[in-house]
Amino acid sequence: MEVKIIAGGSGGNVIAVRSNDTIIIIECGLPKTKIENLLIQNGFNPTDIQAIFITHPHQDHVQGIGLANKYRIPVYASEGTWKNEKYMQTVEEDLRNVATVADEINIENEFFITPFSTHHNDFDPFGFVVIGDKGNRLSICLDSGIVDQTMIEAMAGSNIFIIEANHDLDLLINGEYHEQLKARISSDLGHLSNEQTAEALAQLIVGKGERIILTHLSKQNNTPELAEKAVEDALEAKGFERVFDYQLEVIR
Ligand SMILES: O=c1ccn([C@@H]2O[C@H](COP(=O)(O)O)[C@@H](O)[C@H]2O)c(=O)[nH]1
Repeated sequence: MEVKIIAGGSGGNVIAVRSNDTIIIIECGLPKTKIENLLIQNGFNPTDIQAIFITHPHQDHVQGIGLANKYRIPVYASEGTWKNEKYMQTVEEDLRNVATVADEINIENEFFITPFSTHHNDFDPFGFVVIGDKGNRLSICLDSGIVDQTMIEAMAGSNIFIIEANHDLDLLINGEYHEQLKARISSDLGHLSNEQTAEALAQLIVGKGERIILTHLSKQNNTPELAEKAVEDALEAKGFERVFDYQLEVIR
């Protein structure tokens, strides 16, 4: 299973996953033409995309959803996400699929995708567990104010994790965002801090060489070094050493 973060962060999120000739996309958070160009540059032919999954309907996750109509790609999202008029309701009706946390969505017998509930400031946001070829299990957790035990249980056993590490709490608190925005970001319906992400990973990693990709880092309130250090420290406390026990990448 090939996993590629095409774009990450509050400027726009797009993740491409390939198993044999089947491609799925998680998020369409850039303008449509930009997504097409970046996919092609990264070796993903848009005509091979068999499904699009959307976590929640904020602009940086969905603004390029027009890709679905252009290539006739089915889109999967929660009932709450489909209520979004600006983006989601532009998807042609026959391409719309309402997903629930009980589902195991079969895409061409190559991918089996199960949504799980996250905590963000919109209706019914999702994360996804993607089971692909060769026993690969990918967990995707973006934009969530907390990681609760149900989320941990959903993601447990994965060998690849794409998880947001949005901010360093000190940088956020002492930074230049206005107080209301700081409160929203650090709330239970906001974004994950480095420490929250590290704590979650400390519960999830078992030292079998898992691949961790930290993403959705704030340009204002985080650095790759701070995010990596928080995760390394938490995993070291569990007795795990980077490279030997797990791999760690940061893609803003
Ligand atoms: O001026 C702004 C900047 C950011 N936001 C929202 O805050 C969070 C975190 O953003 P980062 O860029 O990762 O710091 C995200 O939801 C942004 O949309 C904002 O509302 N106004």
